Amino acid sequence: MENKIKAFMDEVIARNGHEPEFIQAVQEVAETVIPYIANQDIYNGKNILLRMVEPERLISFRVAWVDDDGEIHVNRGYRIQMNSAIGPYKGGLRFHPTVNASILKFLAFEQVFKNSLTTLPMGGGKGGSDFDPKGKSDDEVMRFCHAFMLELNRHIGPNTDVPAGDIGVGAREIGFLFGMYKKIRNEFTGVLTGKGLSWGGSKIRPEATGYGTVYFAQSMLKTKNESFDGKTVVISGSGNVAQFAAEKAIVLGAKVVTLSDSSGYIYDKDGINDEKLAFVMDLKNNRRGRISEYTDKYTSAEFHAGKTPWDVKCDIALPCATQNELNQQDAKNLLSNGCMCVAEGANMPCDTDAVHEFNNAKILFAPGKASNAGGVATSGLEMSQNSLRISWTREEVDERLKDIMEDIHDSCIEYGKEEDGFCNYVKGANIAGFVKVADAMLAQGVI
Ligand SMILES: NC(=O)C1=CN([C@@H]2O[C@H](COP(=O)(O)OP(=O)(O)OC[C@H]3O[C@@H](n4cnc5c(N)ncnc54)[C@H](OP(=O)(O)O)[C@@H]3O)[C@@H](O)[C@H]2O)C=CC1
Ligand SMILES: O=C(O)CCC(=O)C(=O)O
Repeated sequence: MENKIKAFMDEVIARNGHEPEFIQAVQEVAETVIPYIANQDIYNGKNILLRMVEPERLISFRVAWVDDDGEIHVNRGYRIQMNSAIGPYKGGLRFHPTVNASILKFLAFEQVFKNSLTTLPMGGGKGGSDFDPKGKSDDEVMRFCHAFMLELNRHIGPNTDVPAGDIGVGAREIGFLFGMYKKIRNEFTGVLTGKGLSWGGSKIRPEATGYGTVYFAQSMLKTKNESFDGKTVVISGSGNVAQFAAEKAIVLGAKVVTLSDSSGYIYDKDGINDEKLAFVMDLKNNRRGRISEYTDKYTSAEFHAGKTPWDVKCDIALPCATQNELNQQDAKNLLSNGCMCVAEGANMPCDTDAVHEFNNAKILFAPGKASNAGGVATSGLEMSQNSLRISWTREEVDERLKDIMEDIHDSCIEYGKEEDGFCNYVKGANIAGFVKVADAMLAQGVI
């Protein structure tokens, strides 16, 4: 089996050797899916996984825009249309200076499995740009988004490819992107998700990734007769996913003691309550400030510059910032401090060695493609509401989100439970996500 996995990875590396994040994501899937395929006659000789690692289409384009001083800038835009076997391409757009083809291909690849797990008919895609919205005026962000959509509009559509937000793309950016799409195409359709509530957005979509991550962790904890109540929770990030993971964890009775951004983390030993979280939401979503400002307002909290929060003692860890933000040493620190549950809110925040540490220690570990799938699932619900031209209540959407997260948990158990009763959620999520897409690809022939 080792040889089969190595031969497969050699071929992937030969083609994509300069793309470390993509190779990392493929390796994790190959380690669990190749042994599964080997025992399933229907996949024999079909080279399904090799077909799945090659994007159906990779679009790269120039985005030229003018800043407030009249200076012209050029960024690179992308859309990776990874797999459309089970539905239109679906996945977010990321605006961050680190964006490149490797990062977007890893995200698009993960998205294929994640979207399959949601039980909804969505293929996988991802896109974005190396544009940095930080420090830009609202007008500059608007001009960039309009320039970006000037090209992207030819490649997307409600039945073709439906982008959404990700790092650096929130409600403001989705508004500017939607406005330009509507103007160019002269149609009001569900071409993007994460829209404002008065123009086609779904209730709970902003909350869904964070809430879903906590719902998934709750299902894992239930298998051990545990819950969030009274637990200490460490969260990284302070953006969309982190904010709503914190909100739900607090509602469930947990004490959330950290949040972070790319400059460091804050530790509040008294716990972040509703009022403090409202301060963070205003700081990050409206004033676009730094997390260190939390300690100016709440002086008993500490700011640790340039550090991640993984040496803080906790029961539950929710990495909600970015890829590879938690390494093997961080995993060892969490384990030696008694952490019992890690659920990824971000995409691939734990590096390969950290994941192996958690699984070897047999704690509850959820990979992002399972635990953070609530965001895209609720985007799928937004698409349904747009098609039906109706709007569900907050309670209805939240119920559906809970049911979907429960279904994903059940699928992970089905494919990931080992003989000793331990559930390897990485294996479970990879195989369950693979089967649905692979079966659709088999049915559709070699295309
Ligand atoms: N939004 C969604 O619905 C979904 C998001 N995700 C994933 O969740 C993660 C967070 O996304 P989201 O909350 O939407 O994004 P936001 O842009 O709202 O927030 C990102 C947060 O992560 C921090 N961050 C970004 N890069 C780094 C870095 N290199 N080191 C440390 N901190 C960093 C940011 O800090 P700073 O402001 O300093 O950059 C910020 O606090 C991503 O991995 C994304 O792919 C997954 C599923 C759905
Ligand atoms: O809601 C969506 O379509 C995208 C969500 C996303 O980008 C993700 O799940 O990583």
